[in-house]
Amino acid sequence: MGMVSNIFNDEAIKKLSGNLGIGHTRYSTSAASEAVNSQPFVVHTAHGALATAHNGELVNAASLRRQVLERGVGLSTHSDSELITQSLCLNPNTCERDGPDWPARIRHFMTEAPLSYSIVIMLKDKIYGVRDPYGNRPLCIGKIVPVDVDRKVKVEDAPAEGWVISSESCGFLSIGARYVREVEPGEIVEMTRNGIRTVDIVNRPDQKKMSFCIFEYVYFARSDSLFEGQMVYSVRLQCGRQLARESPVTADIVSSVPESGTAAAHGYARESGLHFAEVLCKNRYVGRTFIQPSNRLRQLGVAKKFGALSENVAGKRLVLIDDSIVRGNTIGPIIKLLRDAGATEVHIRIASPPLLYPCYMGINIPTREELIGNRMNPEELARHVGADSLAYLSVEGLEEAVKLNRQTKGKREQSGYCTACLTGEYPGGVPDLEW
Ligand SMILES: O=P(O)(O)OC[C@H]1O[C@H](OP(=O)(O)OP(=O)(O)O)[C@H](O)[C@@H]1O
Ligand SMILES: NC(=O)CC[C@H](N)C(=O)O
Ligand code: SF4
Ligand SMILES: [Mg+2]
Repeated sequence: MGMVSNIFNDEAIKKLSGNLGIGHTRYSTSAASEAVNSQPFVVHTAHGALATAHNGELVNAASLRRQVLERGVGLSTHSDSELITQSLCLNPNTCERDGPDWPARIRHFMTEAPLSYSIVIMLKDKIYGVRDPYGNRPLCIGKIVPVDVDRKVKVEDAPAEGWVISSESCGFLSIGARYVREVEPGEIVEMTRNGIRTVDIVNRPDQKKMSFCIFEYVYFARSDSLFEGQMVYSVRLQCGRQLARESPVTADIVSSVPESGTAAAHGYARESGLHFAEVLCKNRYVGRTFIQPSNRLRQLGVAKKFGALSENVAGKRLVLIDDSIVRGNTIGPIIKLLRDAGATEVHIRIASPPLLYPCYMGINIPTREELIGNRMNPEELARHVGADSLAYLSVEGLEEAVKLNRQTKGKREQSGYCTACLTGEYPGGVPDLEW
């Protein structure tokens, strides 16, 4: 439990040996935030050890759970990720001649459960990387190159000392790896000591469209990560520009709610010609508020997290940008802080549309009721949080910002996005949930 650095201290790292490994930082979506649900899940099968780590959430976890239990397998948690692990261990109905056919088992699992995941599966001597057929969760490949290779040498020309696969590319450079490409929707990639290869690509059912989570661009991903050939930061900047065009304000300065709101605030400032000034000092030892597992922890997080830079804000009419309003825990206390510090007007501009529908695919917003956008329209919300005005980016504006500079050339297919939490249009249809 806790931050990666709490767990992997020097001593713990020294104990790790071997030439392959997987890891997972868990943001709980389908079972409690407790150590028992932490990943990777490791099981010992008749064919040796198998470990899996999963980013996402299985939409049909309930029916899959029933299937696994009916086959006589006991489960020790309520995690959907344990379910993936056990599904892969089940002996298939088809005959396996020379030991287990892991790609066939993975393919079978993907057909039974097409949403939503990036998975890494580790065996004794190989790792499989799997992205769901809708491409809802991100997954990309990096190449570990010798430290003395010049940055100008193209990644395809540099020798490989190893390979990495990850939901986000932001960690690659810090371990001496270079970004290679995204894993395609439905692709199964195999990594061994001989290198990396595509084993198969599993199609989506009924010609459904690719549905990459648009909220990765809005909030989830770190801003130096790359998706679809563009940096997340640049998309957020573009969202801010679009927001300035859609909802201008007469004001003295533009500022942001750090961290994820900052790129959009710079975009808003550039487009509007208003001066950007920081007004909040963020406590660097407090992590992200939204991903805390309970509302109490989320609310406490906000109080601990920010202080006002009063000399920047006193006497100013302020446009304050955040990337999103979800449950509405963050913005109210911040407005109060800034008014106490002397702001004369506070206009809230949000660089995404209101979240109105639950997500069943990896973001922990399971009910409509908890989403403040369903309880208040922008005017009511402005009054509720003490803002002079409040406006959101439009869905079209967000989609335009995402599409403006993406590089989809040479890709198997054009991108498409999941916007279900904004529009109610779920990529696989409204899921048949039992929770
Ligand atoms: O309306 P709410 O339910 O309060 O959630 C929205 C807020 O939560 C997120 O910030 P968070 O502190 O999690 O992360 P950040 O530091 O990356 O912005 C997001 O950037 C908003 O600021
Ligand atoms: N965000 C995640 O990676 C969550 C994975 C999985 N659904 C869990 O709750 O453990
Ligand atoms: S519903 Fe929203 S958060 Fe969930 S996958 Fe779709 S875009 Fe992402
Ligand atoms: Mg934030």
